[in-house]
Amino acid sequence: MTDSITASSGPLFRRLAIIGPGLIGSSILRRARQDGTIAARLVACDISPDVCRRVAELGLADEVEQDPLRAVADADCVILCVPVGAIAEVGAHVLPAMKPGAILSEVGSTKLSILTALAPALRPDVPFVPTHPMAGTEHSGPDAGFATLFDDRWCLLTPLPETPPAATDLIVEMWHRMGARTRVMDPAHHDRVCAIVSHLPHLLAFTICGTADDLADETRSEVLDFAASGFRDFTRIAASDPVMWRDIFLNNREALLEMLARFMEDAQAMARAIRWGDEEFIVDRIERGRHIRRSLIENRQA
Ligand SMILES: NC(=O)c1ccc[n+]([C@@H]2O[C@H](COP(=O)([O-])OP(=O)(O)OC[C@H]3O[C@@H](n4cnc5c(N)ncnc54)[C@H](O)[C@@H]3O)[C@@H](O)[C@H]2O)c1
Ligand SMILES: O=C(O)C(=O)C[C@]1(C(=O)O)C=C[C@@H](O)C=C1
Repeated sequence: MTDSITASSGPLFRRLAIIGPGLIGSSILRRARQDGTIAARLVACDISPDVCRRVAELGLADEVEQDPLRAVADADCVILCVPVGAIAEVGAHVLPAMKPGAILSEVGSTKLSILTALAPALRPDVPFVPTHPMAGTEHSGPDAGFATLFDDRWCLLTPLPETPPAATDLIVEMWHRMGARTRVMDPAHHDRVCAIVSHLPHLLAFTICGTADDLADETRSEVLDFAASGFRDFTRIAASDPVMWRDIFLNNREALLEMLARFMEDAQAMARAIRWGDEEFIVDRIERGRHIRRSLIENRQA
């Protein structure tokens, strides 16, 4: 399948429909528009009339539809780019309107709960290929997207055992044309990996900002005025969209709570080392952090 994709010079899809053209969906549209080999025709659909209007103003799609059933009707690929908590509902709504052989995909930040919720609505003649581009910013909405968002980033794919390999290959090829690297993995593994590398860091950022803010209130002091770059790095992450992160936390509950428990044990160990002046332990932990940062920079991931 991959060979035949490479050999053909035409676009991968005749009609690609993006449901939810916010940060991620509008970045897909922008890249597809720029690239020219991903889709011949781009369709965008959003529940919000303001978003639809803005997508039309920005010229991000050939057609902007508010009715999802019309948006997907003749599409050969539909990508759900809505918040995690809405993916299964929107998927179940549009699936009956999709044409046989078209591919359904999504970009949600969690996988297991979406699969469970969507499973009863899946159709054997509409392959389902869940994906998760490991790229983003703290901004949302159609103005926040950009065509290079996925360059050199990972996109994780969690196809079902029954997903035809040809459908997965097509979506893999689409992400390569988006500039991303791809990895296929099991959905449970995906959720554990993302709990530690993405969901827990966001939880910590939201929490530390709240703690600092409470302290400022309690002492009526200007702690936040003196925030230098260390704290500022946390505030960038903490500026992320509340609906998106509420949905992620609640949909990856088990894995996130497991990683949080491990983190709290490790933080306790650090507290103990500080209390007892265990220099070796403290230095060892800091060196591990430095090492991770350096290897990310070497691999051009930071
Ligand atoms: N932001 C990131 O860093 C990032 C990275 C990778 C994956 N994701 C995932 O991608 C998805 C979209 O995230 P985003 O950051 O682009 O969000 P966003 O808020 O920028 O865009 C989401 C869009 O979906 C629309 N929407 C909501 N409910 C809808 C519905 N029922 N029908 C149609 N449209 C609906 C909203 O109006 C909005 O325009 C989420 O599932 C998120 O977990 C986000
Ligand atoms: O860079 C950021 O601001 C992000 O939050 C992007 C980020 C991440 O945690 O890395 C956030 C959620 C997604 O599911 C994938 C990527």
